[in-house]
Amino acid sequence: MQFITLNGINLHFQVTGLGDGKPVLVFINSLGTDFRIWREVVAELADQFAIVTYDKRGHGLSDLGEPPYRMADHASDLAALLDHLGVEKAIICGLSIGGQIAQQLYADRPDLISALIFCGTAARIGDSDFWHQRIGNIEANGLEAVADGILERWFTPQFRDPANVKFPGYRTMLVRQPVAGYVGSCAAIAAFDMREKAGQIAVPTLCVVGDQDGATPPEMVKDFAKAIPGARFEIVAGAGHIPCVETPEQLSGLIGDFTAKIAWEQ
Ligand SMILES: O=C(O)CC1=CCC(=O)O1
Repeated sequence: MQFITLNGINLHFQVTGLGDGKPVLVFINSLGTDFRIWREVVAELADQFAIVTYDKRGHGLSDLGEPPYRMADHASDLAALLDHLGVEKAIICGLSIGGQIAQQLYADRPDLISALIFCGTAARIGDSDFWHQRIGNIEANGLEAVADGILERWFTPQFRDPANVKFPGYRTMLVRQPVAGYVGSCAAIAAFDMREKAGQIAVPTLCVVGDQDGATPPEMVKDFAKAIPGARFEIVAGAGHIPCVETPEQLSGLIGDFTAKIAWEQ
């Protein structure tokens, strides 16, 4: 477990295998989660990659900074972390808002990126009204009030079975995020629209989505993939919005297969 202050924010991060000469893979977490969502994927891929995970500002053990955030704030934190670690190029994998942070990083610091993996994300998710309603509701009533609806989009009914001990654990992860950090990131999503720029992505790209994703449904992610030249599109069976938790072996397999073709370029 490591911490570093960058951009005036104390960031919580973890690295494995850096300096071993392996290609670097970076994971960016989604709204209302911290980097532990990648734990099983990291375990699957640690032999092949040096891996960086971190808690974006306002989430997990990273500082709040000054919400509301812009997507550029999130991307700047990641760029500063990679610069600090001496990572010159990496495969960037982002889930949901994490995928939007990856898009912003590609716009701002393309030198850092050799390939992109977009998981349950798009150039635009919802509209401004949708996000500002969510912000108002959470500011008034807290994350507890919206948690069950969010979890229905995150996970399949099978995962939400009361007998599955992981489910209440991830519910706890969601409701313990700081409200100001959560809604600060909602504001970044509300303002984010890269639809005009998706066609300019010029690195190998994989778009992947759970077949039961209730937040960014397969059709939305497929349309995003179509807008990116040469992007590969894959659907993971048996997963909602967070395949890294629900189907880590499948997701890791897709990442391994995709990166096998491009890792040598780094
Ligand atoms: O929380 C949700 O509803 C799903 C989601 C949208 C953006 C993100 O990062 O997660």
